[in-house]
Order: sequence, then structure tokens, then C-alpha cells
Amino acid sequence: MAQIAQVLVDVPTMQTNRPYSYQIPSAWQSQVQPGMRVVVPFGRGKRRVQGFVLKCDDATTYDGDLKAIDAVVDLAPVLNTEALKLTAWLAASTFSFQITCAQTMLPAVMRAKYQKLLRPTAETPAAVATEIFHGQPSVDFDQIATTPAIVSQLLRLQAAGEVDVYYQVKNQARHKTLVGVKAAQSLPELAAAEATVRTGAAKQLALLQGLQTLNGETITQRDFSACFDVSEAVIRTGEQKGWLEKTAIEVYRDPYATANIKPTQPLKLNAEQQVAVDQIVAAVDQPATTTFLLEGVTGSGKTEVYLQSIAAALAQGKTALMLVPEISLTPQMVQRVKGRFGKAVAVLHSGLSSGEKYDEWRRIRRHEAQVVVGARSAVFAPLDDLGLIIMDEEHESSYKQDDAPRYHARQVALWRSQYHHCPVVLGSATPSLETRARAEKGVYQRLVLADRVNNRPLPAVSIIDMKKEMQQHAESNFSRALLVALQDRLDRHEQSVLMLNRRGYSSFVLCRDCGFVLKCPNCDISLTLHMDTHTMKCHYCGHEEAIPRVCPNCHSRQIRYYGTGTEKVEEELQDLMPDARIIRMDNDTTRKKGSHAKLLTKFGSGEADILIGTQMIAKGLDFPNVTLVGVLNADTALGLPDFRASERTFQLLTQVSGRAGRAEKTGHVYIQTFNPDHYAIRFAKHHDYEGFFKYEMHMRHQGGYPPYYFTVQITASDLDEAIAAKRMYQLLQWLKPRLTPNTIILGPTPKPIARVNRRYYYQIVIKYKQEPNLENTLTTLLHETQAQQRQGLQIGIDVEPLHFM
Ligand SMILES: Nc1ncnc2c1ncn2[C@@H]1O[C@H](COP(=O)(O)OP(=O)(O)OP(=O)(O)O)[C@@H](O)[C@H]1O
Ligand SMILES: [Zn+2]
Ligand SMILES: [Zn+2]
Repeated sequence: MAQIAQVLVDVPTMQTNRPYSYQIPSAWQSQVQPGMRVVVPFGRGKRRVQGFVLKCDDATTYDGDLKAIDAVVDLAPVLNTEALKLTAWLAASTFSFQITCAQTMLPAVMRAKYQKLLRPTAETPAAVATEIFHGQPSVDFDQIATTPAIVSQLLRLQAAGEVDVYYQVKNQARHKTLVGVKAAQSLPELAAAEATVRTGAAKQLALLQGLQTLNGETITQRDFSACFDVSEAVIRTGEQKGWLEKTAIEVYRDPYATANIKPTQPLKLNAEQQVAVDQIVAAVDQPATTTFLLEGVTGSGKTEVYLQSIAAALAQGKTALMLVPEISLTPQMVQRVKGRFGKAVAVLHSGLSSGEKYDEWRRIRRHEAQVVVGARSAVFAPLDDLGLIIMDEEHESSYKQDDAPRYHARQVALWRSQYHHCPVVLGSATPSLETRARAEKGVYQRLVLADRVNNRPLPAVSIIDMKKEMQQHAESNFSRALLVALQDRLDRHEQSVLMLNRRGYSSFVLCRDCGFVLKCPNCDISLTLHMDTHTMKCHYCGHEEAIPRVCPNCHSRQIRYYGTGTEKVEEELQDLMPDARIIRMDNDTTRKKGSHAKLLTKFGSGEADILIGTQMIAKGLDFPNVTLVGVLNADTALGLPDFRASERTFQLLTQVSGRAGRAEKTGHVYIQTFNPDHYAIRFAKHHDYEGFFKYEMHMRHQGGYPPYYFTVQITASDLDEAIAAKRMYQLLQWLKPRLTPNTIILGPTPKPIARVNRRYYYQIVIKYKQEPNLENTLTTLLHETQAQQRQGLQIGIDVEPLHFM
């Protein structure tokens, strides 16, 4: 019987991947298992922290005096064997701490919350007892320690042993329950009770008769009272008389409970779809760990390929995981999957409340859901016996997490495919260069859908040179050609989608006299004008201030708004076309829960003519009546200091163009740009992914960028710029002798946005083809920088970073 538990503890300032040993109290020795959460004492004092049991050992392997586990949080492991292995791999491959990885894999409500309590001791003087505790066994430290004077008084009392500080671990996960009703007596007893009921108490009779029909089952009080027309008061009387008992019935919070989802049947596949499905299904049946790249143009019916492949996995009695970017997890997408697989589907995305997420997680855990659809973190969904993993829009950068652990969901998907021995399908109209290059080498198997469903043509694309447009016409966000096209669609009762590329571009305030630009006091970035709240906001740290009426620098009144926000564009368009019904979709209009879905439904049902939005409208939308797509500013991202700028621009333009002409009516796309000759724009005009891939690979080869090199980015940040910079120069000296001579180290340089939230950022980029010492070096770095974190310096390690901003 295991007497010692190896526990990974949750101590943010002292992280380590080494577990600590704790004694398992004898009463729990048969219960504690790896993967359970426990509460343990840590360090000196009364600190309590949450931890995960990694392993259980016999006492014989350890001699010495060990602290004991305080409490066991779970009745069954929350991390199974696969999850425990996955955390270890994730920590090692992303150079992060295992505890962070374990927490990332679980719903947020399962993370511990700590409460600092104050308790009286045997020495507590009577006056203190009444003043602080009012007869309570404990009080919340933060609630009473409101002034420095009180804090110092409490510290004095604590030092004298007159009060005790205690840390408690709070479990935030709550199950939702309803009151249930169940018969407490046998049928003859209940029948006999009918005779004892006063004449006139008809409701009590109804209650007794109702109870006799239950067959020993429990139903909710709500249903019982509706079925037998008895009030809660009558049920309470029945409880007092001992006829029935009330119990708690656990229910799931289901965000789609009220959604009206129509069941769908598999469509008849076209020849290309059939080839793709056959290959994937063969790998599911075998099973084989093949990774497929499903390269299909926009509107080629990739989703149908996914659905029929998932059906094959279910037919084998296995489960399936389908990852989609957060932004394309639209109601339309959920309906397509739920329509096919009904209650077997669990959905995980950031729009759910934490309780809903927890419930979906438990449904998966209990094998009540066999298909999971979700965004990035759904890759950790606790599905057993995976038969297939799908990753739609595999090129999307939202699959990479920005904070530790900085994992890419694709890497995790590939790991799980090895573990479960099942295939992976990476789907996209515009695969990332890395993925496409791997398919070229035969590492991934390429499946192609070259044509749209029913041989619909891809839309014609017109490029509009905004430099010329500006010379000929007054300054406007809309070229003549685009306006004519919009009016034409309005007249024909067809719909249009307009995209404003917001990345690196926003409306800001500039003084015409002195050139002053209003910047965030915390970050190196200009503030954005928001007309809805009448404030200036920082998109990085959330800082907000009033709109200036005079220049804060020279006090001139010549202060003007520049740039183009979605709001301004909407306003201008409404002026130009007063009859058009416009819907705007951006971070402001979609912040409220469910509003993203509501706006799309409204547009889909034809209640608007024009949808204006940021990048969030570029993907996944499948509306048959959309025949015009306009891109207002194609090139704002091209100038960013990032070698992936062209790739992102090409992908975005291709994706958004793909929204036009998906059904019977032909589509047309207008792309407005100041760089009409840029290759990313030229290839997008011709829907030429292949041409773009070849050209861009050549550029990457010349520049020495991925996929020809691997990259790791190391950042240091501090409130003091000199400390961040100095640490990076030291780090450079420390790294050089540890890495092999062929490895290139770039920097240190300040990041392009050097200051965010009052912290200064410096970066080093390591480029290499093969670096045998990398793993060791970065692991050492991770552990050595722990001590410095406590002084405010933060070091981040990012393997294959997707952003260099
Ligand atoms: N075999 C088929 N027969 C008829 N219609 C089909 C078939 N396959 C797919 N469709 C329909 O074609 C439309 C486009 O399919 P889908 O949305 O899956 O394309 P996609 O490849 O995912 O495109 P995008 O990359 O632009 O999102 C959908 O309305 C879908 O229902
Ligand atoms: Zn800021
Ligand atoms: Zn000024």
C-alpha cells in the first residue's frame, strides 16, 4: 500500500519540476492515486497549497520525517495516465513548469483559489477576540486588514502568538443541482396513507397518488409539481409526513439546451471529397498515425469531409476531436456538427461560462460525449480512445498560446495522435508554410480539393490602387468602383461583406500644429479612439482616458482624428448609402456574451445588407446570398516588422475573398491597397496558393527564416529598462559558449513595441537547424531565472514564436 505521495505543488514564486514527498495518512492510503488533487502544507508556517499527485510510493523508499497530506480534493483522478504523460512532455517541450501545464489542461474552475484566514489562538486576549473575531472561529485576513495601521497591529499580534494566520485552499468547482423528489415509503404504505388524509385536502391525495406512479425513481421537484399539479408547500407537507424525501439531482449547464438544431444527413460527396474521405477513413480503421494535410480551396466542402471522417471513428466505437479557431466557432459551425452527431457533441470555447465549461469537461470525462468541438485548449479534452483528430484552419495563429506554457495546439494534437495511434487531419485553404513544406517532404500526406462544391467558380478579384484613387477623388475609405458595386448589390437584394484590416492600424489623435500623438502612459503605442464610450483606449493594457479637446503638448485646437476605425467606416458608409442596413462586427460590438452569434444570425437571416468587420469576419462564414466582398485596406499588416507579414496578408485576403459567391450566384471581390504590386496581393488576386508558396519559400530561404530554420525567442522584461537590457546582454554571453557555432543568435534588441503595461521588453532570437545543446541550455535557463522572477524581472521562452512584436 502506497504510503508516500510525490506531489507537484502550486507555489508560483518557487516553481520547479521536482515533486515533493508527502506522507499519505493511513485512512487514505487505499484511495490516493496519481492524477488527484490534494492540499498540502508547504514551507514554514501555516501555508496550504494545492498540488497534483504524480506518483505513489511505498514508505520503504524513503526515510525521514515527512509532512502529511492535509486533504484530498478529488474522489477520482482529474489527470489520467495520458494527461500526466502529456504534462511532462508539454513542460519539457515548451520550457515551462509542469504545474502550469497541468493547470492549463483543466477547466479554470479547477484551479485553486487561496484564502488567507486569521484564527484566534489559546493566547488571544479577550479584548482582541471581541474586537477582531466577534466570536467567529476565523475571519478573512484581507477583509479586516484594510489599512497599514491594522496590518502592523495584526503582524504584532501574530509575532506574539496571539493570532494565527492560516491559508485555506478553496475549491471553486461547483456542481449545479436541482431539488429532486422520491417516494420514501412502499406502495402499500402510500396507498394506506390516502385514508389518513383529511377530506378537502385534495392536493395531498394528488401528491400520494403521484408518488405511487414514480416506480422508485427520482424526478425534479419542478417536474413533479408540474405533472401532478401540487405546490412546493404540499410537497413540503409530504416530506414532513415522511411520504417522500428530497434529494439533490446533479444537472449539466448546457449552453445549447434551448438551441433548435435540425438533424442533418451525410451529403453525397463529390469525387475529390470521396478520395479524401476514403484515405482518412482507411487510416481511422487501420488505425494509423498518418498526418493528412487537407488542402481545399474556400468553399470546397472541407467540413463535410471532416464530418464523414468523424462518423467513421464513431462507427469504430472511438471518439473524435475537432479543433477550430475561436473566431470560426460560430453557431453555424456548432450546428453543422451537432446536427450530424446530436447529443454526442461537447462544445468548448471561451464564450461559455466557467460552470458550463466545467460541465462539458465532465460530460467528456464520463464518456457521455464522444465528439468534442473546440478552440485551442480543447486539444486537451479528456477523450479516451481517440480515433481521429481534426484541426481546421491549421494556419491560424490563435492555435498558439501567448503565455506560458507557450504551446501550439498542432504539436499537442500530433503528440496525442502518437499516444492513441490515430490519424490527424490538418485542413486549410492556405496552409502555413511549415505544414505545406512538410507535406512536400512526404512527412504529411497531402489531400487536395482543388474545386469548389458543384464546380462553383472562385470569385473574380479586382485590385484597386488607392494611391491613384486618392489623387482623383477626395479622401474616402471607399473607392468609386467599390461604391458602385455595393449599390448594385443593394439594388439586387444581395449581401456584401466589408473587411477592415485592423492589425497595426487604428484611429488615433494627432495635433496638426506640433505633430503630437496621444500615447498610452504605460505602453509604447498610440491610444485608439472609441466613439461608443467617448474615450481613448490602449489595446494592450486597457488604459482609458478622456478624448482631448486641445493638444496636451502645445495647447492648439488643431487636434484631429486620423486613421480608420470600424465605427468611422460604418458612419461614412451610412452617409453614402442611407438606405443600406449595416451590421458592424468588431471587438466593441461582440464583447457581450452571445452577441457575436446574434449578429451573425441576423446577417444570415437577411436582416442586413452589409456586414462590416475586422478580421473576425474573414473565416468560416458560409452565407449563400453574399456576392460581394470588399477589403478596405489590404496592406496595413504588410509593413509590420515580422517575416510572416506577407504570409498573413495572403492568407487573410484569400480567406475573406472566399466568403463571396459560395452558392448559385457568382461572387466578386474588391481589394483596396496602396501596394498593388506586392506579391502577397498579386497571388491572392489569382487565388494562387501554389505560386505564393513557392515564392515565399524562396524569400524565407534567402532570409534564413522558418521553415528553413527553427527559432526560439527569449524575452526579458522589467519595469526598469536598464535592468531588462543588462540582463539580456548577460544572457547573450551566457548562451554563446553553450550553443554550437552554426547556431545564429540575433539581438538583444528592444521588441518592436518595446514597452507594454509599464514593462520594457528586450528579445533574443535563436535560429538553428540542429542544436544538440538547446534542450539542456533552455531547461537550465528556465530554472535559473526563477530566483530573478521574484525581483520583478521576467524571462519568457517561446519555441517557434508566431509573433515578433
Ligand atoms: N458534397 C456536397 N454536395 C453539396 N453541397 C456540399 C457538399 N459538400 C459541401 N457542401 C456545401 O458547400 C458549402 C461549402 O462547404 P464548407 O463550408 O465545408 O467549405 P470549406 O471548404 O470549409 O470552405 P472555407 O474554407 O471557405 O470555410 C456548404 O454550404 C456545404 O454544405
Ligand atoms: Zn497601454
Ligand atoms: Zn500640439
